[in-house]
Amino acid sequence: MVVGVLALQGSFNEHIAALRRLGVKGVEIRKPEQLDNVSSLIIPGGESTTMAKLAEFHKLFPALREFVKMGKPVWGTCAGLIFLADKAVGQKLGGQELVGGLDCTVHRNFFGSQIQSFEADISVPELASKEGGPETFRGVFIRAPAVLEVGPEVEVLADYPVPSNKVLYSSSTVEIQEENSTPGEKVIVAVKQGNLLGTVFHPELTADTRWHSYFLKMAREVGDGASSSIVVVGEEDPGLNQQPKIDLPVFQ
Ligand SMILES: NC(=O)CC[C@H](N)C(=O)O
Repeated sequence: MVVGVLALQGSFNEHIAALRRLGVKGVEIRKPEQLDNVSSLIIPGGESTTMAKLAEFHKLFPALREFVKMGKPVWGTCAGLIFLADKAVGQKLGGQELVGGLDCTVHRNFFGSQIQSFEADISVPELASKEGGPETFRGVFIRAPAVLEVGPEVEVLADYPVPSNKVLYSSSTVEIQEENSTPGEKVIVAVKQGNLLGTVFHPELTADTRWHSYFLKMAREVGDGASSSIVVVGEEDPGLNQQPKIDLPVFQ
């Protein structure tokens, strides 16, 4: 068995490359039946509405929901996190289908449009305590969502100060209001609930593989016969993922 990476759209190649740097094989998932061959899944960033349309076209939603329900580890990055959320606000007219399972509300484009994308060092105490290394992680925020509210089962792994003049969420209504944020206010940018992991930023676009190894540990803990569920590259069926993958532009 191997780690599946949903490969409908977005940064799936970069995730596969990051897994490869850790000696683990990532397998592209495009069809429901392919989920039977993996025991954990990464849903990459990209554009969640487009990804949802493609997932619907390929009839993936029931299989993805079942995968989550079975307690198999799933990590959503950015659009992938939106997919996993129980509720999303700031969606395009008509909304979009979600996989759900992660008890939280996300705002789809909380940090603004493409040109408002940014990088910032975020404090990651839980990651550093499990994976070592610096107390901060270089967050690449691309049209990034934010987690606005979480349920009681959700562990907050990282948060980030709300930039001033940002769109804030009013929890009393389900409306979005334009207002100045209170200084010191923060939004959540990384969460864990059981075997579900979510990050609003893109660890696969950095050279720091700690989030990937953190997720692999979650996958190993769940996997029956642990080590057999994660295949080290080189020991794998040569038929899978033959095409050469270019190693991404990595930001140090
Ligand atoms: N980089 C990303 O995945 C951006 C996600 C985007 N905000 C969306 O709605 O899908």
